[in-house]
Amino acid sequence: MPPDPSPSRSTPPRAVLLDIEGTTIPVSFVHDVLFPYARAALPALLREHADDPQVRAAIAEVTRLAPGVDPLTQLEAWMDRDEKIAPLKTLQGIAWAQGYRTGRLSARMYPDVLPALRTWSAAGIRLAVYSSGSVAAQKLIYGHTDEGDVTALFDGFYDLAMGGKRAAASYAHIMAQAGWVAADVLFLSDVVAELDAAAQAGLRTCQIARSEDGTVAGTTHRVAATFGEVSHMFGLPVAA
Ligand SMILES: CSCCC(=O)C(=O)COP(=O)(O)O
Ligand SMILES: [Mg+2]
Repeated sequence: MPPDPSPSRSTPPRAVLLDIEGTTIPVSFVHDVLFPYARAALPALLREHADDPQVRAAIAEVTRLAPGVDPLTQLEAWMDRDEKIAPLKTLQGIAWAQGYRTGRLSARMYPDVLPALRTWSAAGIRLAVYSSGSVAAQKLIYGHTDEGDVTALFDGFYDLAMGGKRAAASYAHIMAQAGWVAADVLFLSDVVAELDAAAQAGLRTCQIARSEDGTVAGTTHRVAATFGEVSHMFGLPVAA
C-alpha cells in the first residue's frame, strides 16, 4: 500500500472532499438511471424551455463550443462519450430536477457512506462535494436519496466551475474557496487521474475501489473498498 504522502499524515484529516459517481453513489445509478433519464428528457427540454434563461445560456455555451452544429446533436455526441462539459451538466441537472420532483428519481447511496459521513460530521470533520455534475444536480441527488435529504451534511458543493477534476488547479481553487489547507483535506474518488491531480495540489488521497463498480485499484494512492476502511486508514471516527 502506498504511504499517505501528506506532511500531516500522523493526524486525521480535518475535512473530506468527496467525488460522487463510483465513490458515494453506484456508477450503475448514474449510467443506467440518471444519464438515460436526461437523454430522453433533453429534446423536450430544449424545445419547450428554450426561453428559460438557464436553458438559453447553456444552449448558447454549447453553440460557442461547437459552432455550426445543432445543439441537441452536439449534446448527444457528448453524452455518447460521457464528456464532462459544463453546459451538458447544467442541462442534465435541469432534466433531473423534474424527475426528482415527481418522485421518479431517488438516489441509492452505498450503504457504508451515510453512517460514515454522519459520524465524521458529528466529530467536526468538514465535508464537501466535488463532482462533474452541476452544483444544482449535486444538491438534487443528495436532496432525494433513499435515506431522505442529506444535503445538510455538506458545507460546500463544487463543480466544473472550479475547473476539470483532472487538473491540480481545480483543487487549489476549491481550497481557496473553502478556506481549507490542502494538507488537512482528504479527497476520495474512484478515478486515479482525479486523485493524481488532488495529490499534486497537496491534498491527501484515497481511491475508493468498489467491487460493485468493478473499479480497478491503482498502485499510486491508498485504496479502500468502503468508507469504514477509510476511517480506519486515516484515523477518522468509526461509525457504530
Ligand atoms: C451530480 S450526480 C451526476 C454526476 C455526473 O453527472 C457525472 O458526470 C459524474 O461525475 P463525478 O464527477 O461525480 O464522477
Ligand atoms: Mg467518480
